[in-house]
Amino acid sequence: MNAQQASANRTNHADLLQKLGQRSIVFVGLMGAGKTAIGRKVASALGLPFIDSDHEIEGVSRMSIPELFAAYGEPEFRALEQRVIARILETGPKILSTGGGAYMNEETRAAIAAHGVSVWLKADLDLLMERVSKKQNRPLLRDPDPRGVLSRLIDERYPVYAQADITVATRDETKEVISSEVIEAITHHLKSSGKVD
Ligand SMILES: Nc1ncnc2c1ncn2[C@@H]1O[C@H](COP(=O)(O)OP(=O)(O)OP(=O)(O)O)[C@@H](O)[C@H]1O
Ligand SMILES: O=C(O)C1=C[C@@H](O)[C@@H](O)[C@H](O)C1
Ligand SMILES: [Mg+2]
Repeated sequence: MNAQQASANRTNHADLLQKLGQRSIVFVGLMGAGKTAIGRKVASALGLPFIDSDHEIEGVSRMSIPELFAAYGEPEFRALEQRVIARILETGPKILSTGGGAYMNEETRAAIAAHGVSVWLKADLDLLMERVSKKQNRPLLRDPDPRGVLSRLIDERYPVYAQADITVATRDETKEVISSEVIEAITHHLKSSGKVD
């Protein structure tokens, strides 16, 4: 997206952006739900900067997520994730796609509630399995039974993701369709909540 396109997109969504104020739009949900893919598209459509917390963590640590898990373990990764997300949220508005486990952290949830509008991309097990099978970069799924792991994560995490401001049920639809639904849902949420930063 060049600067001219970004400016045109901002004009098209002026009302949403005015109501959003300095808050960011934050995507949460399980691995494979489409947080990165849809977040990037929504950022482009709204003319806002896009940040993915997993990519940011890899940038600051100069290690891949699997390397970080292997070298320091999951608790260290989670601590770094919390710090990185808090820093990203200090300034807005932007689009932030979080890693699948980020929203499970209570302090991260509080930071997101204070500085953002959260969007849970909810997907069923079959769709998640199909999406995560394409890439082997998720340490939690390096397991003989990745479907079982995802199923357990659904039970554990869905009640927490449900605390997000907005839920969008993703299904086997194109990224463009899901992105439009997300923008519509955010517009509706901002109109009815009326809160401006
Ligand atoms: N609506 C869609 N239609 C087709 N493919 C999609 C759609 N949404 C996501 N994908 C694809 O599914 C895969 C997983 O999506 P993505 O990486 O965005 O998930 P994620 O929620 O960011 O996962 P993680 O928590 O592991 O980062 C990617 O290959 C992405 O291009
Ligand atoms: O769901 C999770 O806990 C994770 C999801 C990915 O985005 C990465 O943040 C990492 O692989 C952990
Ligand atoms: Mg992602």
